[in-house]
Amino acid sequence: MAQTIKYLGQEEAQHIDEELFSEYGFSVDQLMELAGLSCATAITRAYPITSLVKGRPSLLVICGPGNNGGDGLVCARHLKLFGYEPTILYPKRPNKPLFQGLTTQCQKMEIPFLTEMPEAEVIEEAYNLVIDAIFGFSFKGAVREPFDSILDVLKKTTVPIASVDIPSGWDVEQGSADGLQPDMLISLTAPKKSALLFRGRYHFLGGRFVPPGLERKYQLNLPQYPGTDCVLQL
Ligand SMILES: NC(=O)C1=CN([C@@H]2O[C@H](COP(=O)(O)OP(=O)(O)OC[C@H]3O[C@@H](n4cnc5c(N)ncnc54)[C@H](O)[C@@H]3O)[C@@H](O)[C@H]2O)[C@@H](O)CC1
Ligand SMILES: [K+]
Repeated sequence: MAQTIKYLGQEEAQHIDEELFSEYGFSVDQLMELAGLSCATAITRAYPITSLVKGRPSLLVICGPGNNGGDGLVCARHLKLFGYEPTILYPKRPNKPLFQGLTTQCQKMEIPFLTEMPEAEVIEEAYNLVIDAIFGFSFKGAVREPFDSILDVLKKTTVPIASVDIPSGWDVEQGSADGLQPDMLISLTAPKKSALLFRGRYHFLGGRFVPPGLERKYQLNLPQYPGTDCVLQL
């Protein structure tokens, strides 16, 4: 009998992350590229260009200050290559070569960057989908500015939201009753406990890079990805 997939606690997700780098020899950029590609691919499955209601295949990608934001930058770059028209909001940029490089790559891909968060009505008029790459599994405590105001605007919009790894602002394990209610969640490596409270239409798993020893150690019970696919709908 196939066992059910494991939903990870916050510390467990962080331990797996550390082990991928320390024991298994991966680099952050490598896994971020695969994570971001998974997100872009999952988005093409849930929201094919032909299904979008606006005249242009416009998307707003909001990137946070950590690696979840890095996944967002990679995702935006691939979505542009897939024919979408992403625009990025990246208000807190870490002073590290990895993020500077990802930002340059997006600029060279001719993806526009906004200087401030648009009003809810502007988002509704201009974009088909918002990609939430603000916070991932290291989020803790009350949301600090400028992300507090950004999340308030997102809660007001009716444009569908696709969240990368965790709906931003949700407690990684407990979720958030009055938080964002995304239409899509792309869980990376394995879902986190809060994903049990996800009520949107599309839940995908991405990040097809887990070595068998790590999967066994944490008893992840990951489902089989079909063929060569980098995503799987849960
Ligand atoms: N091991 C994995 O599975 C992989 C994880 N990746 C991504 O990395 C993410 C985790 O990245 P990080 O550990 O960098 O952390 P996050 O991106 O989750 O967030 C950390 C950042 O948010 C800030 N922050 C935390 N709580 C806050 C609050 N209450 N208010 C305002 N700011 C707050 C921190 O200061 C830090 O800058 C995952 O969720 C996933 O998206 C991928 O890039 C690669 C593979
Ligand atoms: K997120």
